[in-house]
Amino acid sequence: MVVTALEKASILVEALPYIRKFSGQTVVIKYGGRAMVSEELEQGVMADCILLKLVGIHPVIVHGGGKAIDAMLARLGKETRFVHGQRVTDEETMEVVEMVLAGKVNKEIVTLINQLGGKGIGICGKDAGLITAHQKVLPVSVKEREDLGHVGEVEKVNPEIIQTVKDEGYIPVIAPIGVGRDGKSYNINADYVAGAVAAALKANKLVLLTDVEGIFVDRDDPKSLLSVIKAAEVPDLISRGVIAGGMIPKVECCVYALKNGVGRTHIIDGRILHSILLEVFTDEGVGTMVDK
Ligand SMILES: Nc1ncnc2c1ncn2[C@@H]1O[C@H](COP(=O)(O)OP(=O)(O)O)[C@@H](O)[C@H]1O
Ligand SMILES: CC(=O)N[C@@H](CCC(=O)OP(=O)(O)O)C(=O)O
Repeated sequence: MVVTALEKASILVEALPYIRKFSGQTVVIKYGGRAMVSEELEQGVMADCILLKLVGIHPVIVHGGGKAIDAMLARLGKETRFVHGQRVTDEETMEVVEMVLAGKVNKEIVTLINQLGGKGIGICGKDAGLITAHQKVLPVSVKEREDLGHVGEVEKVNPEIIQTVKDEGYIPVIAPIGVGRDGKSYNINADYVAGAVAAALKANKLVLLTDVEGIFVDRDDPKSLLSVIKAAEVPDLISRGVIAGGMIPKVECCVYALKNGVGRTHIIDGRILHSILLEVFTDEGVGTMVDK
């Protein structure tokens, strides 16, 4: 596809009202899982965040890294399994999760932002008491609950550190590790952390990147993509099995964010290069918007 100079100019002009509208506002971006598939896409996401920052919009990145954890556990010869979509996290697994998320993945993202000319700063939920957590309560037996170990649930987000760094021109990059009142580390699904951080910041937008175009009524029918769903429709869509698996925490975190002061929430395709810019700066938007 050849884009003419005039087309390029009209694309920029289309972005103008959005730049005006969103300038000074905060956008929380969940970057993770299956959207972390290639270097090119990763660079695209970080370049989009830097561009947002340069036009006065404050991106806050919450990242996952389930695949990187899987790879490290496999290298160490340690088996891993999931219960209700949560990684069973014993002491040893927690150590690996923390090293991989707060160490490797977080610092790789920060390095990339800095190489591309932005000012990334990496933090995890432990820094400045950002995320207090406790063991996640799941509908499982007492034995399974013991096994789940360090799987955490956000209790409270203290957004002070994020406010401070974002107001000073940095792009905060948050690893989904929480800390218990007793100082214990907790492994928290990154979607839930993104929802809780967006709510605590009263962000204007929450954008979750994933590996599908959005929410489909029928996953075998590409024409059944829902461009908007209402929060009130979510329980029915889950109980009918339309929304399933890894999509459940995503919509739940959108609903939580909307109930707690976030303006708009979007589930978009992280496999599309510059999908964040397309969402924020174009009339059509992309993916599925979960609305109040
Ligand atoms: N109604 C639906 N529409 C689209 N995807 C769905 C739907 N219900 C479940 N999914 C599944 O949710 C997955 C996204 O969740 P997940 O695998 O946890 O993503 P990520 O690793 O990006 O966090 C999709 O790949 C798809 O298999
Ligand atoms: C409790 C739990 O399951 N935590 C996740 C945290 C990482 C994550 O959420 O990563 P993605 O966004 O890449 O899936 C895990 O251990 O895989």
